Amino acid sequence: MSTLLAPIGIFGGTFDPVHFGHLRLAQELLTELALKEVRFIPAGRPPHRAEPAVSSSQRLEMVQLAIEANSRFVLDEREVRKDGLCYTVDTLGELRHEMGPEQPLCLLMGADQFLGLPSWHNWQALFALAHVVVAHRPGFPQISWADNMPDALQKEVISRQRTEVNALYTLPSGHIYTQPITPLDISATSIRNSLQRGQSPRYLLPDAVLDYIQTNNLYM
Ligand SMILES: Nc1ncnc2c1ncn2[C@@H]1O[C@H](COP(=O)(O)OP(=O)(O)OP(=O)(O)O)[C@@H](O)[C@H]1O
Ligand SMILES: O=C(O)c1ccc[n+]([C@@H]2O[C@H](COP(=O)([O-])O)[C@@H](O)[C@H]2O)c1
Repeated sequence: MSTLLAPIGIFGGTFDPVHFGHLRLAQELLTELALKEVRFIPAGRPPHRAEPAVSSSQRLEMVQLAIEANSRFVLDEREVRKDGLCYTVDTLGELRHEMGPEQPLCLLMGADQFLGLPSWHNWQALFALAHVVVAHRPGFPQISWADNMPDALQKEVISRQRTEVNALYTLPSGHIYTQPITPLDISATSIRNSLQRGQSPRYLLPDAVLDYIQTNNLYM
């Protein structure tokens, strides 16, 4: 009898800057899904949004500071090291190649990202490479009752959604799973705006990240 492999969480983001909304999402999915690890992949030049406010190496350093105390959080620098736009389908293709066909991979994201999935490059190919795990996010509908979901996405949800966490262990990819998490109404945008107004975002992100922002005069 073969032993089931614990899934690996893949968590991409602009992280401009990383905050407790990201860290709680990663921690709660790590625990609830019993993931082997969560791999943080800061985006170099992310598609579908304006150029980030600070450089990719600075965003990478902030993620490093935020996760270094957690041995199950791993920093993956591959997208930051690439020139040009990075598409998630390409990153997942590389990870699948490195980890082999049996290893379950879970692409982690908030509900806001999930609702925009049909605008991603080659999005339907994502399901051949990984499961998609969606965490609730304040201000965005839960996918089970998202009336405004694009038709193509609703179709994927109907055929792929599973409510048993075991489904993420029995196949290496292809399911959609939703997880409620502690609702934290924190965004990188609101942190950048506070800093620009001269207000402190303390307690919305790790002190080490705030110290880094202040030492390097970022977002001012
Ligand atoms: N407070 C939060 N709760 C749940 N998910 C979140 C939260 N903040 C970010 N995420 C998720 O983390 C991932 C990376 O998000 P991102 O780096 O764009 O952060 P953000 O706060 O949404 O940034 P911005 O305000 O600049 O758009 C996305 O999948 C997003 O849905
Ligand atoms: O591959 C795509 O087309 C694509 C389009 C939009 C977003 N993404 C990825 O989704 C992750 C979160 O994006 P963001 O903009 O919320 O930081 C990040 O890893 C992006 O590279 C990927």
